[in-house]
Amino acid sequence: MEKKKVDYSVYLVTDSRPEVLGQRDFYTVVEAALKGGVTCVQLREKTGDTGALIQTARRLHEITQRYQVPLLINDRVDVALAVNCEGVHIGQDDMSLPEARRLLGPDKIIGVSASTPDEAREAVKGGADYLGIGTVYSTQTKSNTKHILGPEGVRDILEAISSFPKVRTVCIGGINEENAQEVLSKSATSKRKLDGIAVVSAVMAASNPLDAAKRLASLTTFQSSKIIGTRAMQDVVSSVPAIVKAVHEQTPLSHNMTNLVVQNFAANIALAIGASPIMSNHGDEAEDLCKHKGSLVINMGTVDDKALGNYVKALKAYNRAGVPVVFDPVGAGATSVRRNALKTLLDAGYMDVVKGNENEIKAVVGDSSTQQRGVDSSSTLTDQEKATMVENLARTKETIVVMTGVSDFVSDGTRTLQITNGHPYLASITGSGCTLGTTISAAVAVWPEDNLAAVVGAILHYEIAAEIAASRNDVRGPGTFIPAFIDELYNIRQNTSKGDLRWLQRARVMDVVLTTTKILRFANALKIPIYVTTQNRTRLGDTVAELKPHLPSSLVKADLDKTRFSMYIPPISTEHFPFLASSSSPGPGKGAEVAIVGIESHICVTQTALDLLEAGYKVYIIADGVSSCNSAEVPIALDRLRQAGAVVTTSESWMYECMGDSGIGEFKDVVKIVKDTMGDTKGVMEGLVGGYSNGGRVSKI
Ligand SMILES: Nc1ncnc2c1ncn2[C@@H]1O[C@H](COP(=O)(O)OP(=O)(O)O)[C@@H](O)[C@H]1O
Ligand SMILES: Cc1ncsc1CCOP(=O)(O)O
Repeated sequence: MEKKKVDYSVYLVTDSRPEVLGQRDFYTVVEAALKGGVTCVQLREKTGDTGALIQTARRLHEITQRYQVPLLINDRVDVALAVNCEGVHIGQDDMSLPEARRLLGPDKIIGVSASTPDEAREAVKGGADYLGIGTVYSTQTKSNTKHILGPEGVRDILEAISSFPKVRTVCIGGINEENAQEVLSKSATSKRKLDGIAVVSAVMAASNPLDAAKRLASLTTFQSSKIIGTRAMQDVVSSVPAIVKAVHEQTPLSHNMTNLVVQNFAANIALAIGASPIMSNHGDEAEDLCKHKGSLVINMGTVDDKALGNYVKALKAYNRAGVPVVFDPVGAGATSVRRNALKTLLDAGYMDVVKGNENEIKAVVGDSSTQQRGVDSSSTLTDQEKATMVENLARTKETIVVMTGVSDFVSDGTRTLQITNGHPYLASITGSGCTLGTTISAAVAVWPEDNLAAVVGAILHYEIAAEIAASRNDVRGPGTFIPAFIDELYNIRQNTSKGDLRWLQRARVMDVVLTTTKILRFANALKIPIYVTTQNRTRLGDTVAELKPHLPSSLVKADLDKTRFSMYIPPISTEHFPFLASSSSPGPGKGAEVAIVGIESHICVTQTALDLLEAGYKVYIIADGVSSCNSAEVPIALDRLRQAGAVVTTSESWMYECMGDSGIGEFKDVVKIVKDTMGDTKGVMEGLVGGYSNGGRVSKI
């Protein structure tokens, strides 16, 4: 194991004390953590005799070697030498660094604890390979902590060693899922950032160490990737490594009934991602093939009458067996033959995923406004229109819909995502859409718990492989791109199976926001002041990017980060919305009326509304513009707010009430906004049947 290449991103420090481990077996817990994605292990045993420690280290080393993860021994150079593991970690009070280096030689890893800039400088000058910087937060695991650094203290240390770019760094002390991203982002300087987080109890004491490690791995991986959206959306993306790995491990059967053009290419793509392809066009074979619990791709790229009959037979067989079907209506908008085939197939059974380019999805929706020329992708819709179209189609068909193009839009009817990965070469080769369908089929086969996450995993695997391939020196155009693309699909799968998730740092995924966009467009038209807050921005993320164009500085009167759940905090409560209740004045006209959109309905929205009501404001809650990750919370929160005196209404109703009269100058603009977003409104309102909002369609407040 070359020490320069060690991945420190999720560094596990062991603790076998019963108060941490309970009754569980030490090795089983560490192995579960390795399965979950731990990238480096330090054996830390403060008690016990040398013989026993060597035995433990030897057994642990056997395990870590299977995962190609380095094992370091805390404090005990002799033990590291005895088991010939990858190195040691020494504290400030342990053996000196020069002595350790002399005993271990240049190739072993030596890490040193540092809690001040001076200690850090001395260690890096002395040749430490990495620093364990801490203690970041107070922790039960180590009582004799010298300094509680906080992320800022870690940052000072990173700054102190900025002229030593080769030395690697992890932080330690009280790190867990809640604070990992905070410390990683807040400690980063323009010159360097931490290479990883070191944890003890967050994994060793976790009830499910595998899942705990997996979640930590995803938090560190997505540090530099562009995932914008709600926590629920980030959860979708954080399952991607496990999905790619599950395809690799389970080798699902991908039964392709595909067109004559891409049969060979699709089979090669399936093999590259780890699936087992079978290209079978005989409908009667489906009855046997569906028993393997893989998935079926129906791609009508070169449909004819006989093929159509076979597709219908296979679709019915897979539906009966409850095994997933991915449908690719290739060229569906091009000819009447294809439109009829599309109708026959949609009527014949259920498709778990419908994937197509813009024209194809339009054909599925029944929109014949654009005549597709051939099978190629072209676009006339805005991003917002695409998002609305896939979301509505997904909702009505109760399926996952994917619309591909320069950006891809994916929806399950409630959650809608935009993915901007990929490369223009994909549009210059034949079969890129078709083979994305094959890739999706493998993912949905292994990930029945969340088809949306499976589809996102497949798209990211596919499109990031394309980006990496296109950037290679040996790729000079679409021709040389194809073999490189297959190689990179394969490499991503292999790397992911070994826990190397660096490829995912390229992920660019955004949560699509509908009602809040409409409300903000309306506010812009009527020049209504806007107040924006985020809850703990560094940890939970900034206001989603799609809203930024609708937040002009002329209207945004406050944009605050907060830790209190209510938005009614200074200066909003003191300068902008002073206390009105005791005043005899009804308030400054419309300024006394406040409409709220955002998340979470039962937390920030509720507390803001209650504070504003108490302060004497008239509060409108836009029911189709608030949500909670747990959608069951929403109706309860809305009922409570209604009883407390808030007006719970819809975005459209509120907008018309604000205008009051169609004679106002802005009426035409508003009608345009209402028309543009009619599909969104209809779709979101359908989710409100029963009086509550569907989840995820709103911004952070
Ligand atoms: N200009 C582009 N930039 C990045 N990715 C692209 C581009 N054009 C197409 N893709 C990607 O290529 C794949 C196929 O999409 P598309 O060309 O729309 O499908 P089809 O081949 O079915 O017409 C998708 O993964 C899509 O994101
Ligand atoms: C060229 C062609 N003709 C019929 S199917 C087909 C392949 C279409 O591939 P994709 O839609 O994936 O680009």
